[in-house]
Amino acid sequence: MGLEIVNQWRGNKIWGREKRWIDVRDPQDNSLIESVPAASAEEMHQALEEAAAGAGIAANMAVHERMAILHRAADLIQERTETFAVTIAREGSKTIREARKEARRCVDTLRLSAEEARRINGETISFDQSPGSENRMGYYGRFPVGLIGAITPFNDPLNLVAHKAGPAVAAGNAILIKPSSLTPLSALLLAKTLEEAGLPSGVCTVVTGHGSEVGDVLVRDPAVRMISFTGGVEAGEAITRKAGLKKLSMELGSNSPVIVLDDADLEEAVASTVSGAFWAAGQNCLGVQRVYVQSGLFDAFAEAFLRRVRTYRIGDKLSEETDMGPLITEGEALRVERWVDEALHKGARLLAGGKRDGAFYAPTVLMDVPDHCQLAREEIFGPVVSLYRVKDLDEGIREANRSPYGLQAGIFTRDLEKSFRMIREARVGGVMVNDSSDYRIDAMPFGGTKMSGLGREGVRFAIEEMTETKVVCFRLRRH
Ligand SMILES: NC(=O)c1ccc[n+]([C@@H]2O[C@H](COP(=O)([O-])OP(=O)(O)OC[C@H]3O[C@@H](n4cnc5c(N)ncnc54)[C@H](O)[C@@H]3O)[C@@H](O)[C@H]2O)c1
Ligand SMILES: O=C[C@H](O)CS(=O)(=O)O
Repeated sequence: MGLEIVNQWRGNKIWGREKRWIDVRDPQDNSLIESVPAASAEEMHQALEEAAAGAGIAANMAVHERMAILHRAADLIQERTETFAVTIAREGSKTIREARKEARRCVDTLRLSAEEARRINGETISFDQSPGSENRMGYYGRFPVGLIGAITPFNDPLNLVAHKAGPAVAAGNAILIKPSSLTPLSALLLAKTLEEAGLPSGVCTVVTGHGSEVGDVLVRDPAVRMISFTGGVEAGEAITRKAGLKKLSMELGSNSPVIVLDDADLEEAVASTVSGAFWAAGQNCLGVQRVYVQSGLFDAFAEAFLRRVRTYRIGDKLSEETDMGPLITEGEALRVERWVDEALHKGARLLAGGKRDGAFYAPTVLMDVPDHCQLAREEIFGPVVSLYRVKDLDEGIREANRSPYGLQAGIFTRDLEKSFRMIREARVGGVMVNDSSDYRIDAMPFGGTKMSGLGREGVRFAIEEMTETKVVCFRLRRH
């Protein structure tokens, strides 16, 4: 896919002046894929004006029209899975196999959005609950908020955009999307496909540009009634401060924990935590970053874990053989290297990896990571996992909760009572029992506590956030 997507695409308003462009480069060799407009603040204002008009169009679309467009777009993406997968893989860090899975999930997300469009209902209300109100009846319903501003991250450049565009369209909203300037092509392709599926111009607009510049305009504009942000905590907090009185959906970071108890299925726990740690080179908000293994199983777990990590093939993202690609930039790989070096300098032990080659960073396993280093406190967002030995579930839960984040957690055990203790006591948005923290389906409620965010995505739950409740009461005339 070349420049043609940028030049030929009119319907969804690709905004940008002739001379300002953002080069989209393949992180594994820094080759130029194509350039997209770097919209100015003024161009974002223009786009917002048109998108505000699109909100009126969207609100008047019948449910069956929204459903048909979403299903048609899902059909088109399904037919073009390889095109979408190659786009995801080339502009981002995913291997082609990981990218195909994301493209297939995007199809599911759009189909779920189509189905949920018919379920945006309310309830009748018995107003005659007090004397004098016998002649009243009514109901409440859910109505579109209007224009939604969406800002999305680099790591799932297609499906996380679909998790905003799909529910927004299903609920009768217009949406203006500012994708990551590192991976904007998948968002452009998605919006183009929605237009090809029949979505009227102005209902889904993509504006490419730098977050701190055009994102600011988007966040502050009073015509935007909701900000749906997915990204890091720092940007999320900045947006929250600037947004003013708007609905906010914040899907932020985490440093997800998994607890493995003595009675766990060892092979299952190892396979799941290795995959959860190194999927997308660890650039996954749900990625397994901390594994707390009960002491009776620790040595066997660590040995099996390292044996599996050593089988990982790092290399060309587009090769079917590759298990893990690069980080999104060499700068990110250098940051990960610095964090690992800090931990080692402060007493951590290196069990595997710890080597960087350009934007590639080997799958890395540490233990004895001290509390007073960034790797222990922050979100690494890279292929680094820390193993910890714990005495029992009490210590595991205590340590898992000792984080400013709370997105999802995992626990491996055969003991139902211990599973329910984890479910009750883990301060997260989701607990995966006998699965790692990174398990997600697109229909489930998704979001975090503490610094991991506000609100929930997952199609039906995003629609709840993207609609307002309106109550109607009829005062019946006496005859
Ligand atoms: N919870 C989730 O669902 C989820 C999913 C994916 C990624 N993430 C998080 O996203 C982060 C990685 O993605 P990233 O590096 O693209 O995040 P990021 O915060 O650097 O950027 C995310 C988006 O925000 C924009 N942006 C940055 N600063 C902004 C500002 N001041 N105002 C407006 N927009 C701004 C960027 O241009 C980009 O489009 C990680 O922290 C990861 O955990 C969370
Ligand atoms: O990076 C965070 C994503 O939301 C996780 S998933 O790809 O949606 O499972």
